[in-house]
Amino acid sequence: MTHSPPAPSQADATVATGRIPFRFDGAGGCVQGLGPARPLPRGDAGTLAARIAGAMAGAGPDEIIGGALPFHREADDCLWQCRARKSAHIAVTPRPLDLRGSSLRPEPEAPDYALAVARALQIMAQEAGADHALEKIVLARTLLVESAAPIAIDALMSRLGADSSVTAFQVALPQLPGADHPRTLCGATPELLVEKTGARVASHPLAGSARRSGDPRIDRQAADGLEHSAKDQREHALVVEAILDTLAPYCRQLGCPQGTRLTSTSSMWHLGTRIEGELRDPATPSVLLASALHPTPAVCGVPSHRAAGFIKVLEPVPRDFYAGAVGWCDNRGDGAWYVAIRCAEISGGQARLYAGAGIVPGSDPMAEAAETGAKFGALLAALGLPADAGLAKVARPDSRRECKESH
Ligand SMILES: C=C(O[C@H]1C=CC=C(C(=O)O)[C@@H]1O)C(=O)O
Repeated sequence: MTHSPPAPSQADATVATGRIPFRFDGAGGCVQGLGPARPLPRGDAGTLAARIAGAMAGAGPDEIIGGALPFHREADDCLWQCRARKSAHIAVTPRPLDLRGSSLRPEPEAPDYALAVARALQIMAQEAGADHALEKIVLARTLLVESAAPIAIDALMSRLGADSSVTAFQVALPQLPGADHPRTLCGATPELLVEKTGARVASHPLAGSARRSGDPRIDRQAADGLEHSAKDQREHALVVEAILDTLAPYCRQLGCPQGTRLTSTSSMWHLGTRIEGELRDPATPSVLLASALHPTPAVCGVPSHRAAGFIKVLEPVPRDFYAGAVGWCDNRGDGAWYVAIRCAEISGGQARLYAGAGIVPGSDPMAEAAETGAKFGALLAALGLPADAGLAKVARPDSRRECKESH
């Protein structure tokens, strides 16, 4: 089940007129790239610092760099340079979008995902106590939605932005060879990878999840259960430790003033820890801090390089930009980068939704399949599909069905 990322097409070197190169809209404000945008030369994480230095040296005063870093550090990123508009959060009325009637296919099926989780747990058990033993891995699955009509990105963004606890984002991606439609990564991420303003740096990692309920009593039970779950607290602590270890050399001061707390989106509870620090060098570009941190154990695992290797083997669908980082960086190095989760890659009438779950000893494979099903909810609802369509597949693993339910 090994695979390599798709090759970019030469024809796609610039964002076609009329496309938004990148846009991030959350409670903290809205940043939108204004096309036409210049693409940064594409490359992997090892060449990023040199490419960023070159781009910043040639930048106009009001230009910023924005876009997406892929999940695998050896894959090519997708960054654009252009003028941008920064504003307060833009509250827009959600526009209609209704994809009922489209087909929906889990890849892999939930039971196959659960088998991959069981395999990961077996590896952890065999290696326990050894040097570089696998302690945590985040495994993902996808849902492929196919509709006859192209998916309207602006309508989708208006719906994703309705949840004030997330940052709605879109990034124009390179078109795949032979593809008829442009590709866009769209999502509603609740997770801040790193934000840098002057010397101040912050991160807000999330790990440990429970599905929310419309019934307040069940919702409270889910939150309490998560807060007191030793497995979820362990899963979460590994992320916080990794981020503190990575940021420490960059900082003269660093800490978690509020400790670990429950946090929520409209569909999920999470454990979250806000990390705050003061940089030694306030000119450090935010995109390089994001690259240094990425991938955290919230999307990859511990040890990181081993987890990334197992992800290539255990997941049948390449992650590409899912679980990478999306964000922007201005000419002072200030900017914000988010973990690219609760997202989908959209091309024409096709949307590939991704969701992952952190696996540690003690994880239950079918519960993790259900957790990923719940994490599809925000994107499914924004697409005008039943929010629980990903969960139905956990209980009823038939390969393909029509989504005609009302909701
Ligand atoms: C990898 C995802 O979520 C991460 C972020 C929050 C909670 C997570 C968890 O509990 O497993 C994941 O680490 C995803 O949504 O695809």
